[in-house]
Amino acid sequence: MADAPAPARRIDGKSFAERLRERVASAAARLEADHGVKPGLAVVIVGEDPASQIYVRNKGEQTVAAGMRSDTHRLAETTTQDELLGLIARLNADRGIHGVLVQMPLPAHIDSAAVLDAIDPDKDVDGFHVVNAGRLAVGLPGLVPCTPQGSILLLKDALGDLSGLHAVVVGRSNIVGKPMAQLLLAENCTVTIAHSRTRDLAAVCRQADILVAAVGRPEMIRGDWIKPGATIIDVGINRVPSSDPAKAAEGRTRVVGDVAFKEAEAVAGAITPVPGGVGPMTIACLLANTYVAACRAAGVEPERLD
Ligand SMILES: NC(=O)C1=CN([C@@H]2O[C@H](COP(=O)(O)OP(=O)(O)OC[C@H]3O[C@@H](n4cnc5c(N)ncnc54)[C@H](OP(=O)(O)O)[C@@H]3O)[C@@H](O)[C@H]2O)C=CC1
Ligand SMILES: Nc1nc(=O)c2c([nH]1)NC[C@@H]1CN(c3ccc(C(=O)N[C@@H](CCC(=O)O)C(=O)O)cc3)C=[N+]21
Ligand SMILES: [Mg+2]
Repeated sequence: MADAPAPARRIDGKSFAERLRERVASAAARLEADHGVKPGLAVVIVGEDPASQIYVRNKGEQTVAAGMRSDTHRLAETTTQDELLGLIARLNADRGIHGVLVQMPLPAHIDSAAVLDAIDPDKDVDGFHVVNAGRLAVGLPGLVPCTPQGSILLLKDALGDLSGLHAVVVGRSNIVGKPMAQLLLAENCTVTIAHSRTRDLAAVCRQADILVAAVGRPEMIRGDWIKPGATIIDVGINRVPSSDPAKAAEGRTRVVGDVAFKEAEAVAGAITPVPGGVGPMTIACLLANTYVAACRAAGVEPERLD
């Protein structure tokens, strides 16, 4: 009888992100020592969403640990769009701030597109501004969205050259799916973008050498949707009730991805876990973008971080 294939290798985003943050920290220290510039990141959060509060706290702590300035602006849920635009204008004009991030989602009474449009594209460390989306699409240097950038770093570390591989991206949001597809294309992958209207999603996924799940539906992608040996990047961050019914009854939760991990692990060649996969890379790439933005503002060539 044939042996069952070995389980997939786990791609350790947490430790990769730690090493990337260390490289950012030493590059930032040299920028400050040689040019007197300390990179500064401003994070703006409107309202009290508990998950957002956790990410914002992690970002603030890791920014300071990388030797950068971190300013967090916590605004009330009732903040008006004009008040928020006023703060962005002040941050755009602040020479000590090189990166501005407005945590999404924003309350319903605020027009997110107008807010993103107001951020100086050269301080847009999320890479969400239309100018940065356009630069990415035409291959000009800009600021690249953090989650897709972190996912590419993990893929290149796992696979080396991505040329010619068939990548399937499930999800077409402006902040994850679309920029992920652009970056894979720039790495010479053959790219398929799938979404909620895709017919026979399982069959499309089965073609993937690289499968990127950015859907926001807990464990939607099953083991039998995966080509044996494929590399899986699970971007999903979904909070679900604890698997222990007693704890679930107390309202305890756990975080799962968009991929059914145990099933996928038995088929894939390599896979990112959730947590400990793409999430930590997002924050590390945010710090890298802040460093790059500070270098450009100072007219200094950024050091390579890879
Ligand atoms: N790890 C990290 O750092 C980050 C993680 N995330 C996580 O990534 C996930 C995706 O985020 P985001 O891109 O912002 O989400 P969005 O909700 O903006 O987009 C989800 C995409 O998935 C598609 N989709 C929804 N349901 C299905 C379905 N049944 N079959 C196929 N496609 C479907 C949607 O299609 P359509 O366009 O047709 O509606 C849409 O394109 C979330 O879990 C989020 O929490 C997000 C940012 C950072
Ligand atoms: N303007 C803006 N930019 C963002 O980049 C942005 C945003 N808004 N809104 C929310 C999403 C989500 N996001 C995450 C960042 C880090 C982790 C992360 O570090 N996750 C850890 C811990 C997960 C946990 O236990 O909660 C992990 O996956 O291991 C997750 C998710 C950034 N986002
Ligand atoms: Mg991002």
